[in-house]
Amino acid sequence: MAPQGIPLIDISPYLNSDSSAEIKAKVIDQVKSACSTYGFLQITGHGVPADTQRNMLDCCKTLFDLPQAQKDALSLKNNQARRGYERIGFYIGREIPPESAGFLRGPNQWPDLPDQAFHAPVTDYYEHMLRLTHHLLEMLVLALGYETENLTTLTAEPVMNLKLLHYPPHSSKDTRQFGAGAHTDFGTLTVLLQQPGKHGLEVYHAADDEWLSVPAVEDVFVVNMGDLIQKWTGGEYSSTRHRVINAADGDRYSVPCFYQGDLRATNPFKPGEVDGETVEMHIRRKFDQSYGLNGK
Ligand SMILES: O=C(O)CCC(=O)C(=O)O
Ligand SMILES: [Fe+2]
Repeated sequence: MAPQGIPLIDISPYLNSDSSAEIKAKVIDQVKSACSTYGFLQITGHGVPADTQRNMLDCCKTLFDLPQAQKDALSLKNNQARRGYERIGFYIGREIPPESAGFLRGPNQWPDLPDQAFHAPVTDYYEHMLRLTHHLLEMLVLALGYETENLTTLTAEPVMNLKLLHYPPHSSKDTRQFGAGAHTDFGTLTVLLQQPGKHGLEVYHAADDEWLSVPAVEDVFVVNMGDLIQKWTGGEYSSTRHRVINAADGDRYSVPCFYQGDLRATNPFKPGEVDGETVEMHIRRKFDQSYGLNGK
């Protein structure tokens, strides 16, 4: 049977407080099925304004257009919380003052640009991602029969990072033009914004031994499960391999948002488990295995 492609789900009936429990349950069921079968879904009706999305992508161009020396000066190597520039992208997380910094927590490195050209739109986008990821997590927890209260610790002071990505044009000698090699995302959940029309993302569907293309469509976010949620759900939700083949003409910008969650949290799908591996332990283990290789 030919693969049908990654399901496209309108989540607005879930977000709408006037919706009946029945209508919400239908959306939750669709989400559950996509996460089990593919580990990926595409969403519309997510409530993130079109302007917020466009401005975020404009910020990518603004940032990567800066002179190389200016970007190098913002290297994430200078930053304890791994925020800032490296060859494959630019990381921005929750702004935490230096005196409260810790593992993956601390100040960002902001480029020297007017507030409206970068900091303000990125912060706006970040806040929208926080709301959206929390709604998605609710659906994922409800879908497996748990209460949303289980998310209280995970969502308290979540680690969540935006990675601004720039794939240069094919004419460039830079090897990044070829995209991103096959990988799984190691955190909890990823919400991906792609520049409309700049296709290239492919998802491996083991059942058919096939790579499914996921188009880059305006106002559609791609959501995927990370290794942590796969582990937490005993594989019920799968963290699926994906890759990017930069098929687009010219530059391609995209912004994955990696939600890890509060570092102190344990498995929200196993509320009774008190001494399980925390989010921090999981991330440290993944870093030890792959630090510097895929840079996440
Ligand atoms: O650029 C994309 O569309 C996806 C990037 C990705 O999968 C990642 O950075 O983990
Ligand atoms: Fe990824």
